[in-house]
Amino acid sequence: MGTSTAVRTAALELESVSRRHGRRGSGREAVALDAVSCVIPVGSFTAVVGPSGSGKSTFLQCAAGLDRPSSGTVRIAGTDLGTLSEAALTRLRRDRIGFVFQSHALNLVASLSIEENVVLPLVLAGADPGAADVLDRGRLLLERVGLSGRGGGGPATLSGGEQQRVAVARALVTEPDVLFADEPTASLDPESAALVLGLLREAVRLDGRTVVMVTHDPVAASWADTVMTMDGGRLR
Ligand SMILES: Nc1ncnc2c1ncn2[C@@H]1O[C@H](COP(=O)(O)OP(=O)(O)OP(=O)(O)O)[C@@H](O)[C@H]1O
Repeated sequence: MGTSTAVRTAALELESVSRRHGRRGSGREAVALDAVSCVIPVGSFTAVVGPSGSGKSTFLQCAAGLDRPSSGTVRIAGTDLGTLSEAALTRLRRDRIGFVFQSHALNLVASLSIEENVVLPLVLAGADPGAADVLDRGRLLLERVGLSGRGGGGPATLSGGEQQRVAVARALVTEPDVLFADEPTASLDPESAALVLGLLREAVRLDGRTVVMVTHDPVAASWADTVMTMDGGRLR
């Protein structure tokens, strides 16, 4: 196909993606996302900014396969999400996408150790949690986020900023095609926020990962290579 080069170098592509909410026949429809198209290259760090209600969360939900668009196409590393069954979409989210959410309290499983949280996506994909390569991967990532030796404790033994760093480690453990972050620093003080943003940037620079981050915060957005602004459901 003529688009093969674009597909190979794009981590994420949206083609005229719309998401409408509202009851059919009621005549009242909210257009949360209005024919949005974009190509996000492999190895880039993109911030999605815009006023409240502009469609940032809807963009992220549709792009990450957490919500199905009303129309249009979303591709992750060339795979059209619209062609996938619910089960296949769940597998794609687990194996090829990383997530960091806004609230550190929601990111980690309180009943698991920090180390177990980091390798959870691998275990959910069928890896043996006691296997040497799984344990090594968990340890390496904890070292990467500056938390060596802390893996045995529970998330409650960490500060909010440290918990978000563990969430970044977990989001990276599967070496995802795209790491999506939804206001990852909203609940953090500026120093902790800078550490988390530095880790995201490092994942792009050192490992060639692709990061798409929604944020209200211009300081957080300034860490990205590209800033996309949403307004009224459209990309400006
Ligand atoms: N389930 C829904 N039903 C109806 N309208 C919705 C629904 N979800 C979102 N919307 C509307 O779609 C628009 C975009 O919402 P969205 O949450 O994507 O914006 P946002 O930019 O992320 O806002 P914020 O920064 O406040 O989180 C808003 O007008 C919102 O009210």
